[in-house]
Amino acid sequence: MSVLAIRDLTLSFRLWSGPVEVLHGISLSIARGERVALVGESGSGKSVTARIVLGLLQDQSGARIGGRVEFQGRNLSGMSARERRALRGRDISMIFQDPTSSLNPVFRIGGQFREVLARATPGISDTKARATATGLLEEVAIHDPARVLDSYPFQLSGGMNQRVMIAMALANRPSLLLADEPGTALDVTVQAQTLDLMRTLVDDHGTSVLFISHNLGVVREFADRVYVIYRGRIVEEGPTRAVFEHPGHPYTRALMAAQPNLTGGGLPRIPERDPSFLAPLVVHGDRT
Ligand SMILES: Nc1ncnc2c1ncn2[C@@H]1O[C@H](COP(=O)(O)OP(=O)(O)OP(=O)(O)O)[C@@H](O)[C@H]1O
Repeated sequence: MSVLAIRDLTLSFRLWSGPVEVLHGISLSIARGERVALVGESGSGKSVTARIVLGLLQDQSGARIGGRVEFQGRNLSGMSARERRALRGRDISMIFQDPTSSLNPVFRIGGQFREVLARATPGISDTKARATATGLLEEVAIHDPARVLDSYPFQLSGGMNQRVMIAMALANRPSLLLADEPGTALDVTVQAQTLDLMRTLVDDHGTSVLFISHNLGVVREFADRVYVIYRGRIVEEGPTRAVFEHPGHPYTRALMAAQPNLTGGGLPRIPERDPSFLAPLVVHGDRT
């Protein structure tokens, strides 16, 4: 059974100017322990897909969601807001581009760990939470966990906060980790270290990952399988190697041609409304 199965997902926003269709029926699945990338340029619909999987858009007025999202065989749309909230941070967690956006600036790291751990173990004692957090920080190669637990995020470097965020995201051993271009807010060396660390940890724990990125170089290093999204539609999917060696869709080829080198950098604009991008979905046969 897939950890995540998305079928025909549609999303539109009701704006004062009228409805805006954002996702046009995307389908995607992730097996246990699999690392899957969703790659596409800015505005293609990657983040909204992640927000739906996290259950964050379902209750937003003005957002209309169709299709099906199943997490471990359970339909997210059939769950109450409370049930979805319970999944977040426990069974499904997320790592963001910028660690400062998800760490709370006014609480020490130790207190924030306690809160995260309490989602899976309500009423966990301070001593137990601190011992568990210490172990988790050691796992992400932080050598002085006591100091870090007693610090506020602003007292730590960006790279250190990123490690803390990875440790927190994996604290409750979630089945699914969503990673939205982790480390892009940091320098390239730290970004590479962050990705290495994340890969090692998810491998160790058999965590499935949905990795969101516009950087094909990073995707090639990290993902087992790739979905290419263009304007709310999946235009190509397949094992990473097959997609990179034989990109079948004109949009994938354009993304590759415009690829920033592995040292990062922004993605140059892709020509607007190139009619060839309306070519049909390309699926690479081997789904292993
Ligand atoms: N709350 C909202 N109301 C209206 N439109 C929205 C809302 N959230 C997202 N959108 C639109 O949905 C589209 C997809 O946005 P999304 O953030 O998923 O893109 P993305 O692929 O993640 O881009 P980026 O790489 O820049 O984060 C965009 O056109 C965006 O303007």
